[in-house]
Amino acid sequence: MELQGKVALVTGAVQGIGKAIAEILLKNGAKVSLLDINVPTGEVTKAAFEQIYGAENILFLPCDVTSENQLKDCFCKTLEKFQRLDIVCNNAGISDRENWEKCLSVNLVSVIKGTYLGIQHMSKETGGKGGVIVNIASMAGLIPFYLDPVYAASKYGVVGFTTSLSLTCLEKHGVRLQVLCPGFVDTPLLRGLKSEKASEQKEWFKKMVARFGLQTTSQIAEGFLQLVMDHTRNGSLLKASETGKLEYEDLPALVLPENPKST
Ligand SMILES: NC(=O)C1=CN([C@@H]2O[C@H](COP(=O)(O)OP(=O)(O)OC[C@H]3O[C@@H](n4cnc5c(N)ncnc54)[C@H](O)[C@@H]3O)[C@@H](O)[C@H]2O)C=CC1
Ligand SMILES: CCCCCC(=O)/C=C/[C@H]1[C@H](O)CC(=O)[C@@H]1CCCCCCC(=O)O
Repeated sequence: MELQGKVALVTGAVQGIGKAIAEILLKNGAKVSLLDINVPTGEVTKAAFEQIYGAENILFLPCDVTSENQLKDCFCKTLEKFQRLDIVCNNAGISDRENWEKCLSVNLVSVIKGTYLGIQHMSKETGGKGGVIVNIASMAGLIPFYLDPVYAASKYGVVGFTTSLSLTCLEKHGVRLQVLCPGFVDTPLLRGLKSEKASEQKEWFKKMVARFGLQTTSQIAEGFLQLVMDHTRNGSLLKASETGKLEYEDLPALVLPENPKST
């Protein structure tokens, strides 16, 4: 997919992985809607991006992705400003062990809603041009993660939902669905985890990082770009590998009944 002139919507876009994804899209000529609940940081990121990439290419929309109305409204505002939509990245995510239902709501339910909204607005069946949706899961969606089992459940959910829906979505709507599973990524939140946690957790963390490496947000953004650009790929899962780099995971053979029902 050539990115020049394309329009993307990214959730959780004002810091960390989402910000790096938004920036790689802008660098490659796309226009980007940045959705985030953090308004002060959003204003700072928006201003910094505008200086480099031009105000006409950027929209910052304050949004709590757990509010269906706010999320719907952001898709509409993106289309109003840019007149098209080609790429959606459902990236916003949290870990909240005390309020675990919120973790499921942000990390899984909102990703599902963002995916359905993306399909609705890009579907060739309803006059759209098709497009691509990349959902950000985690290695915690592929292997057990003892620090936060509900976080892991939410990410297993994202992997299962995205890969399952990808089996029918491209043919019916012209929309490719992809999933990206970073390992540990050097973001401010993760630095907090490294410095504040008990030594037992630090030891575990060190072992995991030794095994899966510590990725940078730019590496994750490069992986995201591959998933967007490569037309031949649909339902792909790109994950952190033991080399610290990203690699594709081959899923078991995907078998459909003769007339699969879709979304
Ligand atoms: N940092 C890491 O090591 C890894 C992160 N991930 C996933 O990558 C994604 C991004 O994570 P990071 O960049 O590390 O986190 P981060 O905390 O730096 O960024 C997340 C962004 O999402 C926003 N956000 C949170 N709740 C929201 C809500 N209800 N509505 C709208 N925006 C909301 C935050 O304000 C923030 O800007 C998450 O889905 C996370 O689970 C996956 C694997 C590893
Ligand atoms: C092998 C599993 C790799 C998991 C990597 C991952 O998804 C990390 C995500 C962090 C992200 O930066 C934001 C977070 O909050 C995630 C870390 C969650 C750690 C749980 C800490 C629980 C606690 O002690 O409070």
